[in-house]
Amino acid sequence: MSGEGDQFMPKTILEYNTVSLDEKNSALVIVDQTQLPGRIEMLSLTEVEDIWEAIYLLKVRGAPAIGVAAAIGVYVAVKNAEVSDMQVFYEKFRKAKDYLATSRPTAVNLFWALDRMDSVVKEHMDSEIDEVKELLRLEAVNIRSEDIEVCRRIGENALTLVKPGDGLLTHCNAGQLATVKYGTATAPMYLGQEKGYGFHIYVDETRPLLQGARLTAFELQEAGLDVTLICDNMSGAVMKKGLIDAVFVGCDRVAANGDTANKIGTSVVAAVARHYGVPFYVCAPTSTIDISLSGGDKIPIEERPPEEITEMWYEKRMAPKGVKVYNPCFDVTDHELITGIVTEYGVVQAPYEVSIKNLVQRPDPQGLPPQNPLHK
Ligand SMILES: CSC[C@@H](O)[C@@H](O)C(=O)COP(=O)(O)O
Repeated sequence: MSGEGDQFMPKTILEYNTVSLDEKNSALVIVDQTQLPGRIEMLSLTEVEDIWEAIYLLKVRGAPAIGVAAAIGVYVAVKNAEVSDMQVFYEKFRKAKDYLATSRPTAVNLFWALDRMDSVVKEHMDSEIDEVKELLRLEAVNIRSEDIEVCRRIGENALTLVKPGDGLLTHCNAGQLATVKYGTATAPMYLGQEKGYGFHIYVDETRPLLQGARLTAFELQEAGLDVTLICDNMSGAVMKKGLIDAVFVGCDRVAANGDTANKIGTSVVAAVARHYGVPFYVCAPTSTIDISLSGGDKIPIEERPPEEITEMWYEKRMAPKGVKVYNPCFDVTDHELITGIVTEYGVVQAPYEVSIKNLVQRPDPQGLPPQNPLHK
């Protein structure tokens, strides 16, 4: 029964937009993920430097959300540019685009989204500047709304790989907070919930920035799913006990041979899953596939500040002063360890050189987003 008091019910994190465009104020609006789960704070960003910093500091993060933020961000950066010459407008656009492209190196969605925005300007160099600004707004909004459909389809395809009551494990956050809605690795969990599948979900905490503990455990719990948080070094134990029927993870870049970059620690989970005979699935929008790279050794891996390991999350510095620190943010899972790659078009399997090539070069009968411009 609804009553007057309902309007004061606090919203769950899933009712906030991870990343969106405030058209009235020409601002990129994000949930500040560095504050979660303690505080839900929305940020409204209009300056390109602030948008760059929000991506770099992981206030908005996760490959698809980074792409959407960059698309909206580059639109916001030029929306109020007061220039009358198209060439000058394009130079301003390129400056903002190239700058945002330096915010993070691994998730190819960043470059994919910025390239889509770039194509809009390049294809309309003879048009009025106001018209091009409007086309940029439409493209940014499309990139955002396509992500919802893509994630839903990934969820539907992934759901065919599991059964009601299964135990599922995930690493990092490839959830709604990493996308616009549903997430990628979490999409089968949310869609399974709609169908009453009763999954038992195990979430790795995901050191050093704890995206699993702070974000995935938070959003799945808020959604009412059965979620159990474990430390990163416990995935072997839960698999050995037979608690895990499938692993679903997201990705930041998939090379032509199926090697996949995702959050640091993913490759360890994949190796353990292989040892225990648990299927390991990568959930990948085709915007995350980069067939210009032959293998995972070519994927640029971000390294982040040592303080994320030595000091963050501790009241006092935990590690000895002066100790050498290596802090790669992602690792590459060899394609041999991947049971299947779940895309919006279906699940592809080894040999990945062939199945991925066929996937990205297919005609596009389902009316889904244009293919990644990197797929030439
Ligand atoms: C659908 S999100 C896929 C990946 O981007 C995700 O698993 C991940 O590794 C995110 O890393 P992050 O450093 O938090 O941006």
